Amino acid sequence: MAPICKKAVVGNVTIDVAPLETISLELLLRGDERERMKLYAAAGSLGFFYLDVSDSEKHLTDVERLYSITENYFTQPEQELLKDIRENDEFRGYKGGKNWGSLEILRDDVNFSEELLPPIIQADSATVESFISTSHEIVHLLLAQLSKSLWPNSEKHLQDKHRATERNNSSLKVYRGPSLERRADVGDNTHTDGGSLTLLYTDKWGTQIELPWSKEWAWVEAKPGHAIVTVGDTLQALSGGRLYSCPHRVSQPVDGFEERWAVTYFFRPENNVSLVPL
Ligand SMILES: O=C(O)CCC(=O)C(=O)O
Ligand SMILES: [Fe+2]
Repeated sequence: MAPICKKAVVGNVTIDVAPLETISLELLLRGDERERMKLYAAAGSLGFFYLDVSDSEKHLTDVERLYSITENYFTQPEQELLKDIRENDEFRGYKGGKNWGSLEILRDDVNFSEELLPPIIQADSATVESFISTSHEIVHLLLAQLSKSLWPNSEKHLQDKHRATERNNSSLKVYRGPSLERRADVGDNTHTDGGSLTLLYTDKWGTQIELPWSKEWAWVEAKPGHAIVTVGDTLQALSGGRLYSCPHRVSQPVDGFEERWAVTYFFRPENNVSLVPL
């Protein structure tokens, strides 16, 4: 039976809240088999779930720090932001407009050179690197656990398409918005994530997912101490459809300007991986 959505009241509207499972990072780290099965079920049904990272204090401190780094970055004069545009580069640099924007920093670039960070972020390179490296460990743990559930008695591993020796486009991406006077002005941005797994941290409503059983939209609640994890197209393809890449979009539940910051880690496979079952 399809799960029932809880309701929440935001301003003067009542919204449906997406029924996401919560998976404990701590239990996965301890090798808990039931938690591994819960992870597999969540990744194969909604393809969106919470990861409870509340025991990872350093990581959560990095996330908090990144919210202020993000705010400082986007409240610079526009001419500074425009310097970070990387034309024709899908994965790097600043993209944006009035009251919204994103900045993407590739993990391989930061490993290579700190000077590739925008000047206002260079003093915080230790936070950036620490967030990226912990996020990378977390997603690799999820990948290994999902592989074990997908192919319990075989030599196949999702990790074989995510080798440390190969270049890939994994990145830190931070966001401003959407935060507009009129909710109706937020453009449709429905998409699935192309990569393998996304970790999202935010403290406000914004993310909406399309429930696979009803095709209705439901809002993902922001929960302190939890990452919102998304399964991307790559894992859906490599798993032969047993993992689900769920359509989602970003909006705002009500009219009215309210700043929203989000910090994400996009975990992507080795460059040139074919999107076919392993
Ligand atoms: O900001 C968000 O809530 C999600 C952003 C997102 O879905 C994406 O960039 O792929
Ligand atoms: Fe997305």
